[in-house]
Amino acid sequence: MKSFWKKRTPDAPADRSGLAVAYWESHDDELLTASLSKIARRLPYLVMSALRMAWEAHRRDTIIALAGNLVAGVFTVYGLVATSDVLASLFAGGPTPERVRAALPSLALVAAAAGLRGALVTAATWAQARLKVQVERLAETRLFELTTQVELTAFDDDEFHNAMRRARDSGVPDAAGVVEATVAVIGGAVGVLASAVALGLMHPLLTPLLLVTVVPAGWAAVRAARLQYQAYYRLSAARRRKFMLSDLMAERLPAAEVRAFALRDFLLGEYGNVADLEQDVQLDVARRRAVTKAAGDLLTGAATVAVYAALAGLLAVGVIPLPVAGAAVLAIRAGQMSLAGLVQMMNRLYEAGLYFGDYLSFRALAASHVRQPSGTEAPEPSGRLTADQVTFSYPGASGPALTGISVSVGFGEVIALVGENGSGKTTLAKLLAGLYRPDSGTIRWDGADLADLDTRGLISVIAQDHTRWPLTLRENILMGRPLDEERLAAAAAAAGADEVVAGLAHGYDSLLDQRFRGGHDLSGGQWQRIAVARGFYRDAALVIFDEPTSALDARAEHALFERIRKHADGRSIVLITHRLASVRYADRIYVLDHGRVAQQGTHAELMEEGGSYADMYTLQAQAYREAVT
Ligand SMILES: Nc1ncnc2c1ncn2[C@@H]1O[C@H](COP(=O)(O)OP(=O)(O)OP(=O)(O)O)[C@@H](O)[C@H]1O
Repeated sequence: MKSFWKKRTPDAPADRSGLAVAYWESHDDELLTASLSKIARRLPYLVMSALRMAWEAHRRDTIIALAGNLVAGVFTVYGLVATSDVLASLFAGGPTPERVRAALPSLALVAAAAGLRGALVTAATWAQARLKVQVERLAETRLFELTTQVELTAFDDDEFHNAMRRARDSGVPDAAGVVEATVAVIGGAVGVLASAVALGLMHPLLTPLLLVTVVPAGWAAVRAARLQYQAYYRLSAARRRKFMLSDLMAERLPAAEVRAFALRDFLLGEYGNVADLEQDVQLDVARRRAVTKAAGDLLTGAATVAVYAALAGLLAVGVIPLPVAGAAVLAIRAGQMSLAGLVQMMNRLYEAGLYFGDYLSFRALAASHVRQPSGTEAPEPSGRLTADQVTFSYPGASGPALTGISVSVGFGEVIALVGENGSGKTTLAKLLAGLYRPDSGTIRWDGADLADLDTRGLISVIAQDHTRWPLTLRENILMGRPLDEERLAAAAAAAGADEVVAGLAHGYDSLLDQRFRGGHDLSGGQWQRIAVARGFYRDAALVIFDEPTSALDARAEHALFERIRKHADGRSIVLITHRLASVRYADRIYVLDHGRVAQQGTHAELMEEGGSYADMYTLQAQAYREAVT
């Protein structure tokens, strides 16, 4: 089998396909080369973070889980020492019935210790199970609290997506995993300590012998966990691409185009490439883990033989008496079992810690993308929203999408942004809405910097690529706002969505998702009417319409532009459209070209000035006249 582990660089061809390394094969090597000790040093921080989460999720369950395991360990020592007493009584001289009778009190203590230990372990296990569910929920909630707040630019960054995928898929479940493993490690460590203490009490030389058996198993477990994690880390981007391809092949929305464009073979081929890579890596890991485990088992076996040989030697030279040797064998067995459990749990802790580390890193990354609102309320809109010399580049883009843009919209005004595809209209609209922040220049609302204002509810955006929310029609318009029947009816009527409502058997209660029972789908234009109604329902001072009529029929388009023309009930409007006949009545028109304002003025001024606006307008008008005649 080919090894995936040799480093591939973007210039080196991938040996599997002969193609250059695809974007979904690339990865950040930093973590993969991090030393074991470096990762181990991070464990205490991870454990503390997980325990803090457990504490936050449910204090009582955290206490029961931790204390239950600790106290159970104490009873284990007690049981082992009492066992030694039982054996000492049984191996003592005298008639057998007397020896058995003498052993009975110690035997009763052994039984009591075992019973109490069992009860404690049961209580701790139950608490752990409850804790798992609660920690997982808390971890997920904290994650979504951040992902719904981060600046939009974060979603333009591939590393952000990789980190989010890792945090969501493995980080969240492993937050609970770290808590679980920490509790189990504490329990296991107490068990091992119990055996070590019991052995130490029998003879000081016996304790180091027990510890000799842990080293090989521990090494093998940690190495195996690291191999698995490295594979997982390397496959982050590939796995995202696989999810994306499986959605394309198995989801309803792209199903029609997959058939219409005969994309089946292409998609299956792409899927095969990613699946091949994933399979190669996973098979390679499976082989390496098996080899590691075999080596660990072999060394553990050798260490165990050495321990028993040493014990026999101590017995032979009379350093320890026979009853103590018998109890020591039991304690070593118990210790080894605890050790095996401890190693397994350390391994689990290490493994879960790696993924939980990703979760914490992602939270830190996401938090760094959260803009802290200053809490300053936006002033009553009496003045202007002004962009002054605004420049903006998307992350990783080769050049700016906007350069030195200055535009303004006054209260109750309608301004229009026009220009060719890719000229920067949508980008500018997103900056005006406060969704992106300019790299340089300022956007001010009545003189205050938009970046410092809490503009929630003041700006409404009807996006070009609006979301088709899988909710009821009413919820699609309200989007979390309190219900005001009158306003709902007015918004729906303004957008022509009332006709959509009237056409559905369940009206506003219709579920707009055909993947669920009783769900409906709408036409593109009907969806657009709902999106526009959503924009009208929010009583925002500034409404941005980004191509609101691209899917509307002629009558609906005319009606909407008429409403916008009447200044949409005193709101300020930023209108983006390619239908130039509809922007004739705008108070000001900005013509964008390659991210700059090429022209500005009223329709009449721009027509008189000549240039690209006049050319585009004339072209459209001419095409329409030709079509009519
Ligand atoms: N998320 C993004 N990341 C990187 N570049 C982007 C992103 N969105 C847009 N761009 C680029 O920014 C430039 C301006 O795009 P924008 O969407 O603002 O144009 P537009 O004028 O609205 O175009 P259209 O008329 O096609 O809607 C284009 O070159 C586009 O490729």
